[in-house]
Amino acid sequence: MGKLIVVEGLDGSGKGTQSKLLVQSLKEKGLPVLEISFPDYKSDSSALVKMYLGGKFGTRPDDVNAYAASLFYAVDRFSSYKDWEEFYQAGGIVIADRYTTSNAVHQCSKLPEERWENYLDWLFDTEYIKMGIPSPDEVVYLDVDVSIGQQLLTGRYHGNEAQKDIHEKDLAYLQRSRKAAEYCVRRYGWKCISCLNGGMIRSIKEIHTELLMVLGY
Ligand SMILES: Cc1cn([C@H]2C[C@H](O)[C@@H](COP(=O)(O)OP(=O)(O)O)O2)c(=O)[nH]c1=O
Repeated sequence: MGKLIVVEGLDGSGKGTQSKLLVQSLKEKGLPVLEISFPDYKSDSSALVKMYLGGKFGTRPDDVNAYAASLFYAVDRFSSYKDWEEFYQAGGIVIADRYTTSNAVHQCSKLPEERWENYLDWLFDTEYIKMGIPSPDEVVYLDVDVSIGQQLLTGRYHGNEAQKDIHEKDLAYLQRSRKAAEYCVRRYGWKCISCLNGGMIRSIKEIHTELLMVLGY
C-alpha cells in the first residue's frame, strides 16, 4: 500500500504550483511519486462537473445541493483511481491536487454549520468506504484570504472575469468555504499552512519549504 498526500486549498491558493514542486522534490529524493489532479478535466468522467461549474444546472453554486454536486466529483475520482490504483497499491506516493477533501471544503459551505458533521460523515463514507477509493494519509490545507486568492485568479485569467467558474465568481460562497476548511483542519487534524505573512502572500519557495517540513521530507 502506498501513500496518498492531498494538497488542498481555496481557488487561487497556489495548490497546483505547490503540488508540482512537491512532486519534483520527492523525485529528486529518488522516491516513486505520481501527481494527480481533480477535477480530472481531461477525462470524460468530469462531464457533470464541467456542466455544473459552467452553470448548466444554475448559475449559483447553491443551485445544486451539496449531496448532488459531491456525487458529480466523486464519480470523477472513482474513474481516475483506475489509472493510479496499481501504482498506489505497489507502494507509490501519490500527490493529489484536490481530492474528496475539496468536496468537504466547497460543498459543506452550502449547508448550515449544524449539518456539517452529518454531511462530512456521509461524504467520507460514500467515497472512501462505499465507492472504495483510498482515504488520504496526509491532507495539507494552504490557507489564503479569499480576496488575495481572487487577485491571484484574476492574474491567471489575465483580468477576464468571464473565465471564472460559478464557485470562483461567488465571494460569499468562498468565504463560507474557508470557514468549512478551518472546521475540517480542526476536526480531522489536516495540516494547515498559512500562505500569508503580514497580509502579503509568502514566496512560493518559502511555502514549499514549509510543505516539505510538515510532511516530514
Ligand atoms: C475536486 C473538487 C473540486 N471542487 C470545486 C473546487 C473548485 O471551486 C472547483 C473547480 O476546481 P479547480 O481545481 O479550482 O478547477 P480550475 O482548475 O478550473 O480552477 O470545483 C469541489 O467542490 N469538489 C471536488 O471534489
